Amino acid sequence: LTAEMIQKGTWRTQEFKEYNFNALGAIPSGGHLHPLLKVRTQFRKIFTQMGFEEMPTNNYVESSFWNFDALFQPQQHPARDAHDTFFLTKPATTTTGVPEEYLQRVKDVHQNGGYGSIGYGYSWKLAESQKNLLRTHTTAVSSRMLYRLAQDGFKPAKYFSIDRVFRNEAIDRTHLAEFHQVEGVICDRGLTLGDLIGVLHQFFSRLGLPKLRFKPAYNPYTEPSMEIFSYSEELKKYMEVGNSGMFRPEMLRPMGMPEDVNVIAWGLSLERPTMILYGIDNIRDLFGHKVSL
Ligand SMILES: COC[C@@H]1[C@H](c2ccc(C#Cc3ccccc3)cc2)[C@@H]2CN(C(=O)Nc3ccc(OC4CC4)cc3)C[C@@H](O)[C@@H](O)CN12
Repeated sequence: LTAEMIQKGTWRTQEFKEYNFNALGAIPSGGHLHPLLKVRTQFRKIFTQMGFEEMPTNNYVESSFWNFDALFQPQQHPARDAHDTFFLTKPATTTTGVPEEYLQRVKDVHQNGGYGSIGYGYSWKLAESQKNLLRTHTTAVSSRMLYRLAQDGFKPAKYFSIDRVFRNEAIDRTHLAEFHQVEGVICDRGLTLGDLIGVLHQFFSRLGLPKLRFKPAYNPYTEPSMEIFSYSEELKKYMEVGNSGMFRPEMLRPMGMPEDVNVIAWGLSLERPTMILYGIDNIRDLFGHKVSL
């Protein structure tokens, strides 16, 4: 029986079988949790079990100050160019609401150094730090949290974040202009590189990656920095699983963090582990315009 039959009245001359009221309807296919969200839950469980508190990452828009300047990333650094970063046009700038004396210490450490650093020797511009952007890393949230910790009177803290970050970069099969960054941060007196290596072993072995190797690396905001590699049994080779380091004094001291307090941190993405754990080889099957979270 079709709508056309009813409209044209042709149903009058048709033969129909008895309606079977006991027939069962088609079973609707149930929904599925998105793989990224399932792996995010896995990471949340690991961090929570390790005593970490989740940071508030619900602001995709960030000021250049917290995304770069507070992290001692110089204003002429290539990562700050529009070809790497999405800057907003409306509103293009924000008055960051950062206390004047902190702004002055950041300006001073960029220009003249301090705390054992010679600085960058350029003329730091307030206007540059006030440009709005889509955060390029959740380390921008870590810097806000560490500033608040230093100002409220330091106490040991363990924070984590898992949220979207945006890079104005060429996209390909495994890279999009945005991805989810996973970051862990530990702040305490007298932390060393050994503590960082130890906590990375703890974290990655809970991901099923007990064999780690480290390679010296560079980040503007951490010294020393290490790339993290783990041996993959199925790929029979070491693969890069993240980056890490100790936040520099040029970042922590202007915040008001006590001399003997160190901060160790590490980062990885959510997409890469998800693609490996779920055997997805094209990131667009996972995340992007075709698939919405
Ligand atoms: C621009 O893209 C950067 C992204 C992303 C990344 C890299 C570094 C950080 C960082 C940091 C950081 C450093 C110091 C202090 C604070 C944060 C965050 C994300 C991944 C980091 N990577 C990455 O996630 N790889 C990875 C992680 C886990 C994993 O587990 C599976 C269960 C088996 C497998 C793979 C490494 C590469 O994928 C790399 O090519 C891509 N990287």
